[in-house]
Amino acid sequence: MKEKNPWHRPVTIIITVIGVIAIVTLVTYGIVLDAGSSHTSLYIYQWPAEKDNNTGRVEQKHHCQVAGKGISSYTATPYKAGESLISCLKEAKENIPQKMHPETPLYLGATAGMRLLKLENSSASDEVFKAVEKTLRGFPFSYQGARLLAGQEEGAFGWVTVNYLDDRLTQVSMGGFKYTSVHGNESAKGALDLGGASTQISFVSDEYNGSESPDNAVSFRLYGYDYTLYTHSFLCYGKDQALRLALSGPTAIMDPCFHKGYNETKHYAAVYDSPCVSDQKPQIVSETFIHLGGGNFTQCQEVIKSVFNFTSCRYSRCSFNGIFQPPLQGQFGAFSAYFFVMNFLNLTDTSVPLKTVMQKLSDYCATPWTQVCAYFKHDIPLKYLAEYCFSGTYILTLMMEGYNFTSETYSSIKYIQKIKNSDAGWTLGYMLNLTNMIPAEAPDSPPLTYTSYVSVVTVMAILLFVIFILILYSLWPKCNTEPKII
Ligand SMILES: O=P(O)(O)OP(=O)(O)OP(=O)(O)OC[C@H]1O[C@@H](n2cnc3c(O)ncnc32)[C@H](O)[C@@H]1O
Ligand SMILES: [Ca+2]
Repeated sequence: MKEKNPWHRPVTIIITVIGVIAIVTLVTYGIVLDAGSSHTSLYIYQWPAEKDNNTGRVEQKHHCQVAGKGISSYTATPYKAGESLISCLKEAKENIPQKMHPETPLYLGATAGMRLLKLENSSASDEVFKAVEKTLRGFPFSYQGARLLAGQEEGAFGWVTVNYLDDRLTQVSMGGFKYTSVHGNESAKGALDLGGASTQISFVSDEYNGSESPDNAVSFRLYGYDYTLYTHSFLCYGKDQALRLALSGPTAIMDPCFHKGYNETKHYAAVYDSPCVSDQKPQIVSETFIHLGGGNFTQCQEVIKSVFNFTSCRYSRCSFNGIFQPPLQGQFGAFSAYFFVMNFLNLTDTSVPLKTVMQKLSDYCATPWTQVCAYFKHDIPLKYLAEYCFSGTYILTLMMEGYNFTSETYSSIKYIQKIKNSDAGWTLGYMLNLTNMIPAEAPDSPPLTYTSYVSVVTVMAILLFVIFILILYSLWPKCNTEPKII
């Protein structure tokens, strides 16, 4: 007779337990491509697969920056817009288990660069979208569409991302009691996004219910709470387009927003080849101009102020260009170029008085170009380096003059890049919305983070395993040590 392997049963049990862990820790993925005006980024998000109604905590798993410029720059060769995405999509294939590919949703959202291209040449924008779609469909993911985001969507989804990652949206309900005290308008954080071609401001205000200027209102119900968000996207006021606006003003011999000693010959097309400024193109024969730096912060502020129009407002109050804005309320998270620029300038600490911030920026602007170049040229692309004085001044002017922050409310702004390892931006909010990951009503329990979820499951599995072994041990045939009485 074949002898029974005494290890057979425990091995089966271990395999079963590991199998159970593997099944319950399954992860779901989602991919969003952010086709911005200056570049495209691919984000992979992950969340526990088991959660009811897909409401588990979403985290950013991977980020890939597409090489080259944004898709709107490929008008002459649209197929290259599609090709440019291939290497990041290949990275996505490597970062997501193969068997999950067919059920991984893949989205692409284009922002201000494509908005401008559509205004300028709508058939060219269609061609770019076609090329991009062809590439995306060639990958084994579940393609959900490539589309142009409206400015309101871009602003609102950025707000959702910031508040979701900051845990400001969830409403805890336990044993029938809902703990609402820290939720709602008082705790929501405003979102400030500065892109290359547009800029968004989004916040909730007790004084705004959407009746004045309804175009600026976005309403939603999240976790059992109603929000009416004020949001506005200023096309042409991202930092690249704002620089064109500033350069296209009354021709100055010295540009105060560039360092003294900066001296570059530039093509007029590099300034005027955009619908934001095309009507201001000067009637001159020459194709180039010399861009000279003057390095003067105060004068730079004046030039930048001239790109905002404060003369007319048909509402109770406005930010600029006749756009309604309710009174600012609460904390604000400022991301994308707000962070890149202020981080380089070492000015992200908003507890520093605004006067000091301005003085530091003024000192930086007054630093000669040769000195700035000698110090940073190995670490920072020259284009960015040349523009930090302009960009920093633009950021402060936009906030203080444009949005009406004051030296008192400046400290309510936090410059942020990431929250809990996920980038601040519209992509996460966009995916949460399209996958119905934020329920309208409050869940019964607060969602766990993926890490805590895995930890809980692992501890439970180990506990089960130990109990199982103990039971097994108690049932195992033992040698009877008692002397047998025959
Ligand atoms: O939202 P839109 O307007 O479509 O533009 P985008 O999505 O491409 O814009 P980003 O937030 O990626 O970047 C904003 C701007 O910051 C620039 N930028 C990126 N990294 C930077 C850095 O390290 N230092 C300075 N500027 C940077 C970039 O070229 C853009 O002009
Ligand atoms: Ca952007």
